[in-house]
Amino acid sequence: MSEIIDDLIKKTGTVSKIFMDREVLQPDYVPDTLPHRENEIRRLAEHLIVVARGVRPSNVLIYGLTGTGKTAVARYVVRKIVEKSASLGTKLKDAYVNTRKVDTTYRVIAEIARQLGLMIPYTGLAVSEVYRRYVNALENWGGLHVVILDEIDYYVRREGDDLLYKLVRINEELSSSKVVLIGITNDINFVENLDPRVRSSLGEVEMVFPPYNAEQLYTILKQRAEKAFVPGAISDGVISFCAAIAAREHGDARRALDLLRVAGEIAEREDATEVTVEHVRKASVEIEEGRVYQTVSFLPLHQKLVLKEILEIVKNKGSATTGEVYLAYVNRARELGYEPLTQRRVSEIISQLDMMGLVLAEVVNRGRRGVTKMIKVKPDIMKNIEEALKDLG
Ligand SMILES: Nc1ncnc2c1ncn2[C@@H]1O[C@H](COP(=O)(O)OP(=O)(O)OP(=O)(O)O)[C@@H](O)[C@H]1O
Repeated sequence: MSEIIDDLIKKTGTVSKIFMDREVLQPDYVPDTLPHRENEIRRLAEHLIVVARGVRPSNVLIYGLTGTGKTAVARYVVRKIVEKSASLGTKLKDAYVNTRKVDTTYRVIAEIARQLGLMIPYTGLAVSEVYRRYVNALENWGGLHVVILDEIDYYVRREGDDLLYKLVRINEELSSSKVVLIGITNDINFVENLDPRVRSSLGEVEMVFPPYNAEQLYTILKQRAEKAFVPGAISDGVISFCAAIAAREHGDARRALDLLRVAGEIAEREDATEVTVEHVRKASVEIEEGRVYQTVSFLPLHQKLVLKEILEIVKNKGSATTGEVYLAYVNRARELGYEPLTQRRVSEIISQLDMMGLVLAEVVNRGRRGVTKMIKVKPDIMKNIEEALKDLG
């Protein structure tokens, strides 16, 4: 093992030929400036600035597609205002919770309370008790708590909107302190489905973030690349190639940054001194493979079973119909000792797998025999799907 490491160090050196500071390309890095979000920053700041004087503004709901800078802008503006309020002597604190990662109601409310300074055990209390302690602590403190709840659509789908309902009404229980909520979501439909009272209170102010175009992504990448790469290790042409690929796939800055980072890592692995367009192409394939693997690994059991049967049939005869998939799925589920889902549910699962880009389901009319779906799997992702389904046997 140590020879392998020695050999690698000898080959690549301890100083990277490609990266000067790779942290700058990590997803949680927050840059000092956020180009092309000046309007959104100004609007949010203008709305929130009253908190620096201790006045509670209305709650805000931010939505827009993934990687459009929602989290970065919200955290940036709140951080700046908290810094400002310290010099003005206003009592202001903030909390940030990604409710996709911090997943249960207990953990979300405990995390908010902890960021106010409370000690909350990781388990063992009732949710209502944690909530009560949070309210008491707020009351004793007498300030403004700005709470950013990120990816709330994931949370609400899993846990319902009880906690949001409580939080949007929390100010009715408080006299000396106030809470301001900033909710963030990728899913516009989710907003439509919220309890109307939660929606009207959380979305007192709504902001929509548009996707970036190729030119905007270029500026964002260029700004990061200047800090991240050794001078001369990446050209403007390669950066604009990354921007063009990411813009084609709905203008997601996270995806564009990932592409740049992974391209740099591939160049480094190949012991190159410069990142090329070819490295970006390879990075794009590597990221897609990783995405497929991750998506499949996290599917619930029955979705995995359905996907497995689709794969088997497609491998044998090129495509599968809904009926064939259902029969094969029922047999497999019974064989493994599970109660099979209904045909309707399996059809829904097939549509979901299609939406996730794991299968291609095309409706075909078979004349008197009615319509069915012709399901295929893109050959370049088959191997990854199979790999991720290995635990099914
Ligand atoms: N205008 C910008 N300038 C510089 N970096 C940006 C900009 N917009 C986004 N980014 C970067 O892109 C990445 C994704 O941004 P962010 O997390 O804010 O997106 P998001 O809209 O919240 O996405 P999601 O909904 O998937 O969380 C982050 O690394 C962020 O720093």
